Amino acid sequence: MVTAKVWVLKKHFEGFPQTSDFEMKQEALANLKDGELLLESVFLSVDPYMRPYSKRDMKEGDVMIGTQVARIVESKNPAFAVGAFVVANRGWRTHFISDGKDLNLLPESWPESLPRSLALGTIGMPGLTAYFGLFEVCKMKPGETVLVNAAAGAVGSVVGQLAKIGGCKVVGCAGSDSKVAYLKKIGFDEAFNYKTVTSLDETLRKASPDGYDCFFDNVGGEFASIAINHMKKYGRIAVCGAISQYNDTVPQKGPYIQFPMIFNELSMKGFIVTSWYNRREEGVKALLKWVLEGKLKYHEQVTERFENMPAAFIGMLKGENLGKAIIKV
Ligand SMILES: NC(=O)C1=CN([C@@H]2O[C@H](COP(=O)(O)OP(=O)(O)OC[C@H]3O[C@@H](n4cnc5c(N)ncnc54)[C@H](OP(=O)(O)O)[C@@H]3O)[C@@H](O)[C@H]2O)C=CC1
Ligand SMILES: CCCCC/C=C\CC(=O)/C=C/C=C/C=C/[C@@H](O)CCCC(=O)O
Repeated sequence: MVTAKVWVLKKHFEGFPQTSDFEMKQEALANLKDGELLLESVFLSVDPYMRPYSKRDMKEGDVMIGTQVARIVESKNPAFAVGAFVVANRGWRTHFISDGKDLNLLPESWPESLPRSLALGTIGMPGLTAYFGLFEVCKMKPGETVLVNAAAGAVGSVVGQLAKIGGCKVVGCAGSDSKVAYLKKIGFDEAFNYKTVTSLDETLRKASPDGYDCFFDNVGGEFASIAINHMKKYGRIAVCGAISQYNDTVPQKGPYIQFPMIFNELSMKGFIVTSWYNRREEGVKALLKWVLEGKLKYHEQVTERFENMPAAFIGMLKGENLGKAIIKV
């Protein structure tokens, strides 16, 4: 019998999560029935959505939500071979049983040389968020100017590079000078540290005096309220996330945004990547191709050991990651 280690939400977060909000438990797994598979997590993801979703979807004592790349270690299901790798959405756990219906096999064309952890980042949910957010929500066109915040992160770093591949000018921001240097290295036309600029308004104007056609907003809050005033006529805003607000104990009061929305007849659309999961294969295929062609660079912030998941999650929320935050079990 296999015993899984799991991380449960011991106490709902108040402000920034604390390691004391989590508790690691052991879970004895039953023997497989016909049609079932036993899998071991090889890589696990920590993502910002877990913070707001934990409040909305979880109760104390639940296993933390999340995805993993897992390897099939035992199979009583002829459709899945031992040794194959999948993406699963089974939370913060080292082992689990599945009937195969909730598993996404990694593409057969996945080369051995490519880290399988990318299926949780650049060639996974964050990369797909960038792909569909840019092409379907922003409807980016060649020659346009794209603004993206949290640009050195899992989603933002893909947004900027896809926009360059799509023939756009790209402006990005991040919270450290080393991240800004990384943005310039991966092709951003303009990049700045939003924590150290004296005036965000002036910085946005200087980076693109004519304004922005597309704003891929990962952050929300005051940044978004200022950026919206720099949109061009008929500009489009993809409201991807609001990480500046996830850990607030008191809701922020943002400035009035209806004027630029109305006067510039802006389109502003919130979206969730899973709305395009019927086209997941198309996105994964495109992202994999660009990575293999060297057009889409990636960086992973890898934390070793399952025991360090809470620290990795908290660190990501505090901006300690460059690129996708990953735990290597
Ligand atoms: N709508 C959807 O379907 C999806 C939405 N998202 C959203 O996209 C955004 C980015 O996610 P992801 O790329 O996975 O995360 P990242 O890898 O970018 O990690 C989060 C980053 O957010 C930045 N950040 C944290 N707090 C603040 C703050 N107060 N103000 C500004 N920036 C902050 C930090 O970078 P920095 O150094 O720049 O401060 C941190 O590294 C999140 O809002 C997330 O919720 C993600 C996936 C799907
Ligand atoms: C202040 C409130 C903000 C609400 C918006 C919160 C978060 C936006 C966001 O980050 C959404 C992310 C959604 C990700 C979905 C992932 C899972 O469904 C797992 C995907 C499954 C898979 O990859 O197979």
